[in-house]
Amino acid sequence: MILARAVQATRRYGDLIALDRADLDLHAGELVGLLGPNGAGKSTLLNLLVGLRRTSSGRVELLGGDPRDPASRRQIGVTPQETGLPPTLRVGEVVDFVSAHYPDPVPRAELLGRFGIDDLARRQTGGLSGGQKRRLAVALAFVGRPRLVFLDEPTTGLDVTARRELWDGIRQFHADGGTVLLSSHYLEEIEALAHRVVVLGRGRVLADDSVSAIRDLVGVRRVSLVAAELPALPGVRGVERIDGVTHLLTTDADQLVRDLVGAGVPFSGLEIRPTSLEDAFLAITNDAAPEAVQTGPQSGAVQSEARLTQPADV
Ligand SMILES: Nc1ncnc2c1ncn2[C@@H]1O[C@H](COP(=O)(O)OP(=O)(O)OP(=O)(O)O)[C@@H](O)[C@H]1O
Repeated sequence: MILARAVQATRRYGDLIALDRADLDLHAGELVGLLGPNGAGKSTLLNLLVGLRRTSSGRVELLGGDPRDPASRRQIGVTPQETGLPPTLRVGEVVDFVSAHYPDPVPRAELLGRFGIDDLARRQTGGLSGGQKRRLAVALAFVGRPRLVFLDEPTTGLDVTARRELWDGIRQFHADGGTVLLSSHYLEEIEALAHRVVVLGRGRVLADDSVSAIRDLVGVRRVSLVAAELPALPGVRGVERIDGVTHLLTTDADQLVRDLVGAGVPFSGLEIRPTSLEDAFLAITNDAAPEAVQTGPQSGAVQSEARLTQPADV
């Protein structure tokens, strides 16, 4: 059963295309990570799905209806990227206030306990640390026993312990049958929580796959060198030649260098660049000129990805 869906969802802000024909199906019981660098369109997609923004073209569905319909929204929980909490209210009062909007809210102590903040119930929110506020904001998404929860970078600003406590709360909700879509910059976070990951870059869905498949893609290294001619080398997943420099994309740079030396190929200027998640996806997409991103076919990203999986043709 599909609980949330985007079909060719596009959102423009003036000339800027924040989201470019994004497709996404979120099934009941899934915990899906939305991953991408700054400005990739993660918040935009979440905001469309929860009815905070409208699509410029394409469509979104929430629980089979319009996300702007209050009946659909009552069944979801949301933690936006930034939350304002009334500074003079105590944590317990904020929970009670939000609880009052739902027919069968999670009891206050249970909710706060789940997210490791039960000792804060009597504190005014204005005096909480950034991390404590963040945990409260995330906990509030769960108060109405939602079917589906949307979390926009839930653990930003949290220390390691707080992050793990929050992950436990999210996992428990999922283990009880809840559905989650959460955005993150951190591959580690997605790996810890999600089985499926949707990668966004420059407004496009670049990949939608299992975490392990994406990890393989992210594990790509760029080995750059200057060489007149190169033999076919095992393990090379893509080749680019730019300004006389050959860039070999591989998941095992050490082996590739051993193979190069073993083949007796003369080369110079060897560089191996480890790619962070962000680098990897920027590298995949950076051939797309900005104007192509604004008007080009969505398959551009898929082509880039396919290029990485082509066998070496050197
Ligand atoms: N209200 C707005 N007005 C104008 N541009 C916007 C607005 N909201 C988002 N954008 C732009 O749309 C693009 C996508 O932004 P979005 O916030 O969805 O990215 P993101 O992936 O969530 O980024 P981050 O990881 O930095 O939060 C960005 O270029 C951003 O500047």
